[in-house]
Amino acid sequence: MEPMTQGVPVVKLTDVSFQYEDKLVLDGVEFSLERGEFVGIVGPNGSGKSTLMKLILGLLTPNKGKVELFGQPLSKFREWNRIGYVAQQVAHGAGGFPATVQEVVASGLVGKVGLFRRLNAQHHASVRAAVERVGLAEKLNQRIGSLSGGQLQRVFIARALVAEPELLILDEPTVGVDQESIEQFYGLLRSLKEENGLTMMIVSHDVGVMSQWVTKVACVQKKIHFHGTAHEFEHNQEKILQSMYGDSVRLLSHHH
Ligand SMILES: Nc1ncnc2c1ncn2[C@@H]1O[C@H](COP(=O)(O)OP(=O)(O)OP(=O)(O)O)[C@@H](O)[C@H]1O
Repeated sequence: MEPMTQGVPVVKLTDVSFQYEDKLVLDGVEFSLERGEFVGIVGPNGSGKSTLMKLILGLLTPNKGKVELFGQPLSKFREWNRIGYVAQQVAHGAGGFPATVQEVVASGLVGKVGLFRRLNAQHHASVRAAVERVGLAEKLNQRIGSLSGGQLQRVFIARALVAEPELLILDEPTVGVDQESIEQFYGLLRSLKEENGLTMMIVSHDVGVMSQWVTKVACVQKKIHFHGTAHEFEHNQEKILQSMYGDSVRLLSHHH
């Protein structure tokens, strides 16, 4: 870690607003993520969670305000290999794609290696290391179609890890994954944070499980309604959720 970058937030949003055509989705969002934090993003359906992620990933540009990554304004930021992204698709049909674990994980190196260049021995070693890191060493040459939802999820984590990112962003990664695998999955994320020093951001509807594993929670609904430690969140959960979800809060606890 360079001493110069210590203390600079990994992600910082200042007064960020975003609208799709005439629909204002985020309004004056203030948010920062410090190195080594693991933040869970929660909020009702359509509250702007994915939009927030897309702004951070540079896929959308704010109408107002400033997004900074590793201390650099988004417009100047080019070091996308410092950010790994695991999208939502996973458990739904991705397993039908005729590729092996090794091939899928190697595709995470495209940004570094280029689309048509061959992987060298070092690249192959990185792929094997990432697959081992997620506990799937013996599945290296298996087709992803033969894996369970939980295993497939770990393949996508390995694909994000292979380029050695510092920030890992996960959008609803546990949809369609069974309860036992979800626990293993969060256990893996925690060890990535503690052993590899990764900074992480996760969007999940499963507030109950997620809040047990993250260090911070941010509640989004147009604005950031709450941003604090997981401990503070657990203690004030009912009040916070009630203010965001209103009467649908009871439905939320049954949402899977
Ligand atoms: N491309 C788009 N064009 C127009 N409106 C959009 C677009 N994408 C999202 N929206 C709207 O913006 C709002 C916020 O969407 P967003 O996907 O950020 O919410 P979310 O919190 O991630 O929702 P969910 O929990 O349902 O995934 C929603 O009302 C959605 O319908």
